[in-house]
This record gives sequence, C-alpha cells and structure tokens, in this order.
Amino acid sequence: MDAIRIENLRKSYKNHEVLKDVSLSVKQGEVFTLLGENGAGKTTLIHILATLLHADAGTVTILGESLAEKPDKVRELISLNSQSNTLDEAFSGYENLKLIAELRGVKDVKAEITRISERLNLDSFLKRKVAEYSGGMRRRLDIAMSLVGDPSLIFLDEPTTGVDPKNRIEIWKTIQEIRDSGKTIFLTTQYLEEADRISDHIGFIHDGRIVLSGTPEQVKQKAEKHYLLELDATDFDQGLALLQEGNLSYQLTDKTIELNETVAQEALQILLAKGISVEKFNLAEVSLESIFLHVTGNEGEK
Ligand SMILES: Nc1ncnc2c1ncn2[C@@H]1O[C@H](COP(=O)(O)OP(=O)(O)OP(=O)(O)O)[C@@H](O)[C@H]1O
Repeated sequence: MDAIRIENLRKSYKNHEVLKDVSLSVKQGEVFTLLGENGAGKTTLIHILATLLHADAGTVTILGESLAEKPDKVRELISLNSQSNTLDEAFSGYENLKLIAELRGVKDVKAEITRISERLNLDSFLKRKVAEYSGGMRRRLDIAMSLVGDPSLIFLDEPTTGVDPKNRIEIWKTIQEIRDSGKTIFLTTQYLEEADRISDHIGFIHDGRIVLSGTPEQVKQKAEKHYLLELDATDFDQGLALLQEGNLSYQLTDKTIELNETVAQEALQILLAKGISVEKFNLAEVSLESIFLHVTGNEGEK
C-alpha cells in the first residue's frame, strides 16, 4: 500500500494557481523529499495532505484512506511539524510534549514521553524552558512532538532550516532511525545535499507540477550529462576560439570548459584535429543542485 497517493491535485489562492496538476505516490516506510524553489507550493501541498487546507480538485489517499471522505481518520494516522510554530516558549520541553500527548489522546502520557525522549536522546534538556533552547534543540523537540501518538506518516516542513551542520547530521540520523522503525516521512528542505543523503525518493515541484521524481540516483541519471574540459594554458585562447568558430556552446568556470553531452565529442574532435593540447576531458559529477537549477530554469544565474 502507498503511504500517499495523489492524483491530479489542484489548488489556487484566488486567481493564483499554485498547484496545477500534482500527481505523486510515496511508498510506505520511506523518506520522501519534496524539492522546489521558494513559493513553488511545497507548504501548500503539505497542508492539503495534512488536512489543514482543501484542494480545489484531485484525489488524495493517505494509507488507504480517502482524504476527502475520511479526514478524521487521516488525522489519526499522521502528524505535521511546521518549523517550531507549535512550541510554547514558556513551557519546558517535557510540558510541550505532555500537552500534545494529551491533545492527541495518548493514554499513558508519561510512558509516551519516556519512549520518545529515549529514542531522540532528549533527556539532557527536556526539563528546561523552550525559550532557553538553541535552534538545534528546538528542531529536535519539534521532531519529538511529531512522534507523539505514534503516527504512521510524519510530515516535516524544513526540519533542518537554521540548524548548524553538526545538529543537522544528528537530525538526519534521527529521521533515518524513525524511517527504519517503519514510519513514512515526507519532508521538504532547502538543502539539496540533505535530500541526496537521506531520501529514498525525491520529487521536484515546479510550475505547479511534479516535474521530476525518483531515487536521488535515478534523478541524477535522468539529468543531461556534462563534460569538463581543461586545456594546456598556452592553447587555451586558441581552443576557445575554435569552439566559438564551430558554434559549440560551453560554460566557463575559471579555466574549466563545461560542455553538454550533445556537443562534447564534436568539440573534442575539433580541438584534437587542430593540435590543441587537451589536459583533461571527463564526465562532470551531477549534483542535485545542478538538476534543480536546470529544472527551475535558473541555470547559469547562480
Ligand atoms: N493563504 C494564502 N493566500 C494567498 N496566497 C498564498 C497563501 N499561501 C500561500 N500563498 C502563495 O502560494 C504560493 C505557494 O506558497 P507555498 O508557501 O506553498 O510555497 P513553498 O514552496 O512552501 O515556499 P517556501 O519554500 O518559500 O516556503 C506562493 O506564491 C505564496 O505566496
């Protein structure tokens, strides 16, 4: 069974069409990461999936339950964590967890908090007021809050924004541990390295649609290949002139010439035929970042 199945979802705010036609499925027990530029509609989509917002059209099934027909049932199966908004500063971490546990109707609140605190290693700071927490502690408490009541599907909206690299790695570990315990995690992030490292599947949302999806490796394979070319310094200017004469487009970073797959072999042949000394010619490593820029049409602007 899919944890999430979305078909032809649409949502507009007045006449601003944010989700034009979103279809997507997320398997149970995986970390799925939704990527998209600012304003692409990630939060809107998460809010629809978490029953906070109504879609205009389309169908959503969460763990076999229809979102439109059984929103209450869906609410029992999920939790949503949205960037520290839910934490009460004046309370301790423990009290925050207690409050949410009571709200969610957890029977043995104390045992539930102990379970979560042990899993996320929160003991050292749960008694302190949230107002005194560092950014990293807050995000860990946020994640703890989303585990209360043992939901099967957890939405994390930018769980590591504003977190330093050390704590970020801790949070990644935690997310993977939660996944390994059989939960499904749907997250958004601004950090492409994070998506690459912790996701089982990723999806890019752009212009109201999922334009690319798959495992990070599959997505990278779908991207157009680029080759990196380096010339001997004495031949550099002549080499560039030959590429220009041949109308072969390239991008230049320092002294490295980047060519896309369609022109790379031709460029190499032209250069070698004219006796240009080629020092390096190899396939560029594809990063999610370069794919993201390509997908969103911002290539070259960065
Ligand atoms: N309540 C609302 N009323 C009107 N427009 C809205 C509302 N909420 C969001 N929008 C608009 O919808 C678009 C998508 O917003 P959304 O917050 O879903 O994007 P996002 O991908 O989560 O962005 P970010 O990465 O910046 O958080 C934006 O243009 C935003 O201004």
